[in-house]
Amino acid sequence: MSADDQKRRAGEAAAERVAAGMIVGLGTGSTAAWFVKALAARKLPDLRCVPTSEATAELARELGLPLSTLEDTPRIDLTVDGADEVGPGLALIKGGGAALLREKLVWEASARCIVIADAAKVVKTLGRFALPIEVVAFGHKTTANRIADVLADHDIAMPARVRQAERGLVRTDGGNLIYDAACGAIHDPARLADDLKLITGVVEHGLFLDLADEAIVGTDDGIEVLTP
Ligand SMILES: O=C(CO)[C@H](O)[C@H](O)COP(=O)(O)O
Repeated sequence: MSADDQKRRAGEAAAERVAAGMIVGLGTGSTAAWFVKALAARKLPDLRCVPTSEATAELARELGLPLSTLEDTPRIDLTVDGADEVGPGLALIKGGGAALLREKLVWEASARCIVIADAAKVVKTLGRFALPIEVVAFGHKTTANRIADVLADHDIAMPARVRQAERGLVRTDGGNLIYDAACGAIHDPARLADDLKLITGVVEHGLFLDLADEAIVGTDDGIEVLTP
């Protein structure tokens, strides 16, 4: 079974957790897209959906899901989103799709958060996937130097690299840049999260700690449900 089939299974199982009338946060990425499609197919009445990116908003609109914003619906019942890594205690790395800031805002406004993933995303130690860090464009090279200092303090020798696309630097929906930090292994995610947040110019990082209530992992046999 392919990773995409596993993502579909996880997304479809998560869509079953949604009830009529809920305010639902819609994640970003290929796994979250399976959730959005499965949710739309259920045609539940009176949903309001808060997308975490322009890409997800477009997909949800095409599928006829009623959209709202965090401004209009600041309290969300349930958010379902993908992840790049799912570690012990459901500590996550997110932001591979460059939507980490909006994602974290929506997750933190949610009464419940479910992360959905294929089996390969589950790891014993976070850090194999490069950690995305969202940085304001103004003075970003200076900010990158300060990020490198913090990483070195965490025994991570490799400086973070700015994310490039074919036509230049990747810009987030908010117009910021993404730096990816190839950490290898993150031994103290909470301390790294705190240290990165203290850097002026860092808008947000992709460590999602103590936010996921449940993980639904698609496997070759079905799904596996993990709790923190
Ligand atoms: O955090 C994210 C976007 O910012 C995604 O949820 C994450 O990158 C996983 O993506 P995919 O489901 O395509 O593997």
